[in-house]
Amino acid sequence: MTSAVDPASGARLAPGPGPLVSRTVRLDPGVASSLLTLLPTDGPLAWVRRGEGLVGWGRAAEVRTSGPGRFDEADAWWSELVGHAVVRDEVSVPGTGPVAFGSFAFADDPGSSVLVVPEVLVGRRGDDAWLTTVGRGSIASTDLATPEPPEAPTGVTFADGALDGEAWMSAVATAVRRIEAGEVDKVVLARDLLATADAPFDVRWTLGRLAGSYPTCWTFHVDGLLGATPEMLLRRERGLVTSRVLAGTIRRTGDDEHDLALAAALARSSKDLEEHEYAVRSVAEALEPHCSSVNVPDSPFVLHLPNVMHLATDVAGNVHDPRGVSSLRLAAALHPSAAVGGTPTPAAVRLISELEGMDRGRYAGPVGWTDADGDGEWGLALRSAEVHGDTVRLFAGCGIVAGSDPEAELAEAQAKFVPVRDALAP
Ligand SMILES: C=C(O[C@@H]1C=C(C(=O)O)C=C[C@H]1O)C(=O)O
Repeated sequence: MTSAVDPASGARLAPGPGPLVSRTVRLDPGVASSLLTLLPTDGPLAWVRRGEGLVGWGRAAEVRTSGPGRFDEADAWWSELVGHAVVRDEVSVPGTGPVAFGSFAFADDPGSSVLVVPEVLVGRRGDDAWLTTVGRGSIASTDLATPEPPEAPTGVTFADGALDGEAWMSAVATAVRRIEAGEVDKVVLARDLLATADAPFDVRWTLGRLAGSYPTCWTFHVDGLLGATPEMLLRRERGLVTSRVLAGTIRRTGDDEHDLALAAALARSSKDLEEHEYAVRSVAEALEPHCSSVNVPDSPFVLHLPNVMHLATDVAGNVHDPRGVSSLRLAAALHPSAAVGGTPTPAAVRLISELEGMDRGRYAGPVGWTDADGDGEWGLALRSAEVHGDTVRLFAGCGIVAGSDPEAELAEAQAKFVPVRDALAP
């Protein structure tokens, strides 16, 4: 669809007179039993976990924002758009009515971020399934056609990104020295890898592989950024906000008995517990001003993924003013948590830009969706990659504290590349 661009704001809207019109109808859950297989090649949007979630395509509206005001501008644009929308919704659960998928940059500079409102969205949550169509003025009826199956990539090769392994280990060693000198307590350092194929990547292939291999993660794709993240920055459902904080990692060996012993060691490791504590505290402190109560469990549990295990804590709170504090505003308040930035945040973020030698883009930024009521889910874009035609830039990072060993951190980062790396294979 061609769209009118407002040069002042960079916002795009589908052409035509009248407000945005959104219609949500109930679907037979069987139709939405395999959400990712509904996606067409062009402009697929996805947020799925264990077969539930949202997929969309087409662009009814979009806004691109940047810089330190990227969240506020996007939130204001969305409130204005849905404030004037005509909404017919026969399902009325979080994720029905008009929805925007979004992906936000990690850093303030340049901070390029995006919100996209699909023309067609299919959602599934428990026994509810729905179809939402969004347009301007009037909306055409939609048949869910079966798209062509995705194409497997061919001829994929990998190369180092900004820093090779040696150079990245030396950045980690510098970070440890700067921690010992008292500049920061914790800093998360990431690196990138570049993959190239013979032909443009069909992201639907990679999404299908990620969702199949990592069903407990949130598999996402928004405007070229894809991945399967285990970390939920926040979910807001009416007044309740929850966050799954991860920090402290150990690689799996493939031998279940040995992995259980490693999980027990992880739960006792003072280095990992310290790293984890910084991340939990940063989330709890950022939620407190917006919540009447915040609940933080006394100790973390161990989250088992096929490639790694993490220390994990589920933080929960009650938002005092759900109308005033949207999920997007909460994401702005929580980002960057110490799980992806460090402690204290401003000094850690400066050290990241000094030592990593790259722009993270939208890696480790919030990715997810919001509905018109401000409910939504924003994960951290980890185990992720940015796709441009026949090239893919993969990212992975690790929390560095005083006890960190550069070689072990490099091995941890390699393990975190595995999900996307494997999902790019034919
Ligand atoms: C930074 C990443 O992961 C983060 C860092 C972790 C750690 O250092 O233990 C664990 C989970 C994430 O919060 C990444 O996957 O790229």
